[in-house]
Amino acid sequence: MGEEAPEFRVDRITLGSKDCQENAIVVGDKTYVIGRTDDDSKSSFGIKILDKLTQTWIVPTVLGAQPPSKSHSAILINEEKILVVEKGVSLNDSIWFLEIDTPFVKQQRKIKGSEVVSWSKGVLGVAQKPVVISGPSGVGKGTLIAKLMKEYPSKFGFSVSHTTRSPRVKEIDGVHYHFAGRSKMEQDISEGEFLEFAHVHGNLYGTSIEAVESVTDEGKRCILDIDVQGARSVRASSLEAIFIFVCPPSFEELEKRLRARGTETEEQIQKRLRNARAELDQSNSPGLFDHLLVNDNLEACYENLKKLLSLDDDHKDSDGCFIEDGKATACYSIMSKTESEVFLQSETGEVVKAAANLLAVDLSSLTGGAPGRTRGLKIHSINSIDNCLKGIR
Ligand SMILES: Nc1ncnc2c1ncn2[C@@H]1O[C@H](COP(=O)(O)OP(=O)(O)OP(=O)(O)O)[C@@H](O)[C@H]1O
Ligand SMILES: Nc1nc2c(ncn2[C@@H]2O[C@H](COP(=O)(O)O)[C@@H](O)[C@H]2O)c(=O)[nH]1
Repeated sequence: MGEEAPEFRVDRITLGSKDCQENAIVVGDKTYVIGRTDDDSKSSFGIKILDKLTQTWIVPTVLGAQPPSKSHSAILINEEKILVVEKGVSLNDSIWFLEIDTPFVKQQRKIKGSEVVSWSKGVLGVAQKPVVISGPSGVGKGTLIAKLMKEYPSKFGFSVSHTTRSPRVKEIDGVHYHFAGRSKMEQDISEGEFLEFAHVHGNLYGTSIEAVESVTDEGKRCILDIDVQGARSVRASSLEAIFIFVCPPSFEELEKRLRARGTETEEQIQKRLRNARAELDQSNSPGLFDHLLVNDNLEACYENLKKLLSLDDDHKDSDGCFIEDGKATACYSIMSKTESEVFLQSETGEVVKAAANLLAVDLSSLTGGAPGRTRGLKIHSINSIDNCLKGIR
């Protein structure tokens, strides 16, 4: 729905040089105005979109935690994202992205049937790809994951799913699952809080964005234990992951394990076995799973899982980001942009004389992550003003 252009205060946005200042970002037929709205108690970011074709203002649904709403500078980095650098906060907290047309935003726009944008915090460094483990109920996914977490407690973290099913004896809320009411879970899904969800064996299961992000924020590699429908949804999402399907040595052995576990009624076992056939059929879907593991002998299967995860090579994926001491606490604003980098200048620095006050954000390193965070930020100091000017020319 369009509306009259609102009263709207906007910080000045620097594009290219100090002589070329704009207070809005133009993307095709739309102009994104990123401003600060003040009410009596607090100030917050406001986003308005001017549709040039209809000359109407659109107020989009804004997803994600928003920046701390001090003053900011902003620049379009591609058709999907606007880089927003908050002033007056340390570098670690200052880099944000307003997602305007990422796959996540497109998906949310479809679900809501209206305009959506999403805040995404820039997180320094590259995280290792999450690992999605799927397979029929009773095949041993949970057993394999438990072994991995026990052997490598500081390397891996479990994505705690939400489910509407009742807890089993010994299952702890918040550890094995977040046990949730259906209406609350459905509401949270509709508000875009879930990376994926599926109806599995008669209950609703889902992975919240927070479940994955909280593991990654701890510097750990996230493990997801989800069904094949969920794996498909994650494959289609912006989360880059490794997908592993665990097969039983035979259907008879699967049934034996499921019965021996003793956690389901006969009716539920029958339902799970029926679904298992369908899941096994889908394990060969082109492009869905990267690896198939047969869980016959548990120890042998576990060793194969470790090989797949290249545990010996963990250190190779280190982020390689570089922030000098002191830079992390200084405040920066956007100075200019090239194809591959955005240059930031220290708010206190005299740019020409103090080249060390310049930083470059490497745009090619942005790998995304689950919505809410943009990972892979690499920032380095510009050691000479000439390097910076070369980039701009
Ligand atoms: N290789 C194996 N050989 C024999 N038993 C196994 C093996 N792997 C796991 N099990 C047993 O099979 C049962 C089911 O395993 P588990 O609960 O890990 O399956 P799951 O795939 O996580 O099931 P669900 O999807 O229902 O959560 C457990 O009792 C476990 O001890
Ligand atoms: N799509 C999703 N599937 C999930 C999730 N969490 C668990 N699961 C899958 O459900 C079945 C049954 O699990 P159980 O604990 O009731 O035995 C199993 O295949 C899990 O992989 C989720 O968040 N999303």
